[in-house]
Amino acid sequence: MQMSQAARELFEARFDKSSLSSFNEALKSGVDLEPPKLSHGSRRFHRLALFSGRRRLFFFLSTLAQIVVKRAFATEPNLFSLLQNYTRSFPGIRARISRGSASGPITAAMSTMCSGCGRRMPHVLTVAGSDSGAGAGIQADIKACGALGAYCSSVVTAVTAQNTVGVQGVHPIPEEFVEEQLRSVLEDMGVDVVKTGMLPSVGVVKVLCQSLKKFPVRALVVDPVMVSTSGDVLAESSTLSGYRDELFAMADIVTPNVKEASALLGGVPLRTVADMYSAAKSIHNLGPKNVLVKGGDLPESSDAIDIFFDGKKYHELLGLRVKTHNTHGTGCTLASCIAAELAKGLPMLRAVQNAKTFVQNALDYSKDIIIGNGPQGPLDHLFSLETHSCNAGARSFNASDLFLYAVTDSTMNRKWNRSIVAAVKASIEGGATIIQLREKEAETCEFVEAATACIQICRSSGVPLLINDRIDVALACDADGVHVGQSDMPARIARKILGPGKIIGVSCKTPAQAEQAWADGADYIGCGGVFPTATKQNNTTVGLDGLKSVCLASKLPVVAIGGIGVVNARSVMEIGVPNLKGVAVVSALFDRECILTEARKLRSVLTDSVSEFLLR
Ligand SMILES: Nc1ncnc2c1ncn2[C@@H]1O[C@H](COP(=O)(O)OP(=O)(O)OP(=O)(O)O)[C@@H](O)[C@H]1O
Ligand SMILES: Cc1ncc(CO)c(N)n1
Repeated sequence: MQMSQAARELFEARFDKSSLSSFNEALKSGVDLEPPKLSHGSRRFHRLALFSGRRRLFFFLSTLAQIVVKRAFATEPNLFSLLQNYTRSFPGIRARISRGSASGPITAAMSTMCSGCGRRMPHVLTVAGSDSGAGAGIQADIKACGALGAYCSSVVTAVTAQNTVGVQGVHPIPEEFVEEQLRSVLEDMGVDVVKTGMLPSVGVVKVLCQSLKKFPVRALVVDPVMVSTSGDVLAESSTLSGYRDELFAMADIVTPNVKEASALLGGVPLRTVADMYSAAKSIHNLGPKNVLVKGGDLPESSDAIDIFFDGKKYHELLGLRVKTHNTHGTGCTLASCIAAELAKGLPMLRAVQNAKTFVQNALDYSKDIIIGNGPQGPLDHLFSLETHSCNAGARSFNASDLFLYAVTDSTMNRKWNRSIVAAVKASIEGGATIIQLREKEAETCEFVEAATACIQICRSSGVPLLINDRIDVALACDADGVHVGQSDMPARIARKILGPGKIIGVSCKTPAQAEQAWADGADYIGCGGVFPTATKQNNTTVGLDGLKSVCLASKLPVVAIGGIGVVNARSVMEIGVPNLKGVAVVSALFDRECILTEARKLRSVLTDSVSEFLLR
């Protein structure tokens, strides 16, 4: 749902001196506020100034917005987070916004900014039933949103006595009390997205519709829960008419499983993927903006296929079916994750894709856990806390280490008749900020010996040293970490072997691989080959566009790799995505006569391109 015109005007009217100063305070102190969105069509405009020391560099927001578009931030709708990323990435640069007086096409509408100064979280309200077993319902929703970084408030519609065997009892909450809970939360707490689960009666559906009309939110995700995984009924059949008559028309997305889709369509059988396509279209005709028909329960399907339909285009979302009994609550989890991603500002299809990836990762991680004695266990929504809490005690990995990343190559060292140790020494002297030893042909004993010598040099200069692929060598010489490719040891296992204190990097070519690396507990990703290179023949290149889309999708810092050198490093950094932290080079340093000179040249190109971007 869109913010109403009246609400928008109210917010714009509140975009006054005091909200400006709290915005500026937030920028200064580095705390996160819900970012203001760029909105078109406003009559006012605001001036943005960037300060470097005492120097003040003025931009009009409209100009910045053009840069934003030109520099490929078109998909980054949040000017605020952009500014924060820049002010954080480049200490010494401060940003400030003040009010202008002329008319301009673009303004920072402070629509979602809270009135005080502080950190505002993406906020999902779940309106659903309680599952005493905590695999589904309210409990799953809170955990899923938490895992994805969203705050989750809850309006309980029913209390169920439920475990891994089935549902033993259902106790609906009186409609008036559901209404009271809704008012309490919606009136006060700045909800971004509402997600619905078990709505036990048509009366509750009506109460919800009325409340949402009174307190509009940015988006509504409807999971039309009818029956539990165990086959127990969770909603009166009259609820279906409530969905069809009123709630669906307000929904941004509806997410039925095949049984629910069938029930919503009067009992038409859904047996094949083709049936799911036509069900998605028929449900779309009932009023929601988007439909996701989930195929987790599709009989005889070896994949977990979901069909997404936005009214014009279909997307077949494929997932590998995880072999596990722990699938209780996957539907609630998926819908909550969609809501969390929408609350964070993602577009619908991206939100759905991310949600599906999360469910798949959670299923995979939880496939062997044993909770309860029944046939359908819960999943561990907080699996990433486990992988990431490992990192808590780690040698703190600093993403700025990725600025000039030197990757050694034994063939090149032989060609130029120098030792690994000499090569590493020269690159550090020239300004390399992290070293990776990539010695594909070296004998193990020779490799350990060289790595041990390099570690001493790196430690004395404060430069981290990673080993490519060879976890055994990294352990043997107590390196700072490893870098693994897609066909090497999976990062999740590498993390288990190496423990929390080591850095792990993963080579990724796609957003899905980047998401996996994050879920596996990696610290950074290397994305490439950006350009063709002789170092890795038959390596498909992703180009600058591919690099950009991986950076935008990655929750981890990124270093670009592949065919990068003095002549093209600037074009790489100029894609201007905040989490692109630097370039990794092989030939540009090690296939040159003087490593020291080349490293210095590269470092100065990188420094110039970053500061030029800020001055433009
Ligand atoms: N075994 C599995 N492996 C991978 N993905 C799965 C598996 N089972 C379900 N999924 C995915 O989980 C998501 C939820 O779908 P599902 O059809 O299980 O929902 P649901 O029946 O509403 O769940 P529940 O009633 O258990 O909450 C979908 O994206 C689906 O493809
Ligand atoms: C409370 C509740 N909501 C939803 C489901 C669907 O999985 C369930 N089993 N229990």
